[in-house]
Amino acid sequence: MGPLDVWDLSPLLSLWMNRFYIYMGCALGLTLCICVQIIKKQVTRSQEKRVPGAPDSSLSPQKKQTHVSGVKIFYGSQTGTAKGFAVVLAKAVTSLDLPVAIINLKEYDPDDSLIGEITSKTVCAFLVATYTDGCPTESAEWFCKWLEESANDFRFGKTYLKGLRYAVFGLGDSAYRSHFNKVSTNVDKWLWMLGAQRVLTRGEGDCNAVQSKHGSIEADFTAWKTKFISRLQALQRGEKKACGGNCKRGKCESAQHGPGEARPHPQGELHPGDAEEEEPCESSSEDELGTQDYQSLTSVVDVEDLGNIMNPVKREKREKSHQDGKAAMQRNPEKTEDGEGRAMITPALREALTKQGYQLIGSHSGVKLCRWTKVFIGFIQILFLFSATYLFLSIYFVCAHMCGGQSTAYRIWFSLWALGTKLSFSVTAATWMAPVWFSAVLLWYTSHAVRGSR
Ligand SMILES: Cc1cc2nc3c(=O)[nH]c(=O)nc-3n(C[C@H](O)[C@H](O)[C@H](O)COP(=O)(O)O)c2cc1C
Repeated sequence: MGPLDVWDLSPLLSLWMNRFYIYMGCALGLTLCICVQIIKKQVTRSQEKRVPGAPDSSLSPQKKQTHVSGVKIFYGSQTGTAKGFAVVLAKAVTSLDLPVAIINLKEYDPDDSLIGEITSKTVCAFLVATYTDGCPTESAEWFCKWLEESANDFRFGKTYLKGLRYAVFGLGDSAYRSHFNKVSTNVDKWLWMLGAQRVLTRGEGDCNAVQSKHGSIEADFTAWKTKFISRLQALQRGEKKACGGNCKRGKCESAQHGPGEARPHPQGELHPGDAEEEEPCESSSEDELGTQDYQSLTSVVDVEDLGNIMNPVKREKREKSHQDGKAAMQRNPEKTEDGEGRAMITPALREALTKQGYQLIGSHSGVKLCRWTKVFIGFIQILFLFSATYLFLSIYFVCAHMCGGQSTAYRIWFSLWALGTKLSFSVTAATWMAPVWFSAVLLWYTSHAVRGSR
């Protein structure tokens, strides 16, 4: 009696006989699964672009006139003040019958989502605190890093965030003099540099009650909040400019202002107290630079002029990296004095990137694998595990056979080995379905390429 006689393999045999139908079914199932996934993703993405609960603009002609679909309040807080302000602001916004979302900057990926705020007609409010040396809170670190890099990266261009409406309120302490409210100043500046539209002049909250414009940081915030709400109402009515649209080169020429009043500089160089002097003024880099300057910035550049344009940029970058180097030297003298290159990934950035799901490679690069690639790698790993097991089984079987072993263990191993052989044949046969697999993979890849190309 042969070892195979012990086992009833008829169900497996019938499976083998009908293998082509099985392959066909599997391939069809997989293709359908991928299609459903793609459709689901598209639907979710289009829903994400709308603020939750926002009216569907396609429903009626009246709703098509929606100027503000909702408000997103982003906060970067360490001890909770900014978060508390976000809740208060959200309550005030709700009274305007507008959907509102409060978002911790820690949980927000600007790379994926910020551009979506433009199409969704959202107004974004940023409430950000400043900490030691003018640094952002840990939760806002990645957001600020991304914003700074994008604003200074010529590939993003001056219109990357064109149409994004935003307002910034900063939390700080004027006792920190030169670093007072630095984060809010920078966030305001970087958003502006990327072409976003400032709907209200930046507000500054000062913990230093003596210096605070309204007597306390809470009062500073309340004053800014009142302006923000009335600006929102105006935006809801479809009013584009609060100051009659005469803003040019950072100076508002409307009748409300006398000449010589302090204005927000495009670079955001406001001095403590300046911000609150402003009337709400909608502006973007395009507005403030003036059409001609703006066109010269964005239009096609003669290759010969490119050097002239890039030289100051390069010089600025060199100076910046020189300053950064100096700062690093102060922070970590042993390292730089040794002549060792400054690490491009700081510990904080490393942590932020790891949290974002990046795998860091070496000192200055990282990758983020998409879910499907991870699934694919997992699949390959399982396949490898099976192959290795099968190989060991084969070795064992050959050895046992050579030793003439006919024990129960031998018979079990033999059956497993025989099953493995059948399976491996099945896998080979499955490749006959290559065209179907290929189209499924192509479908998957195209959907990813579309997602990636924005
Ligand atoms: C250790 C420490 C450092 C700070 N550094 C600055 C600073 O450099 N510039 C500034 O404007 N405010 C600074 N502040 C003030 C905070 O920004 C202010 O307290 C703010 O309200 C904190 O907001 P939060 O509670 O949302 O974190 C600092 C506060 C602390 C406790």
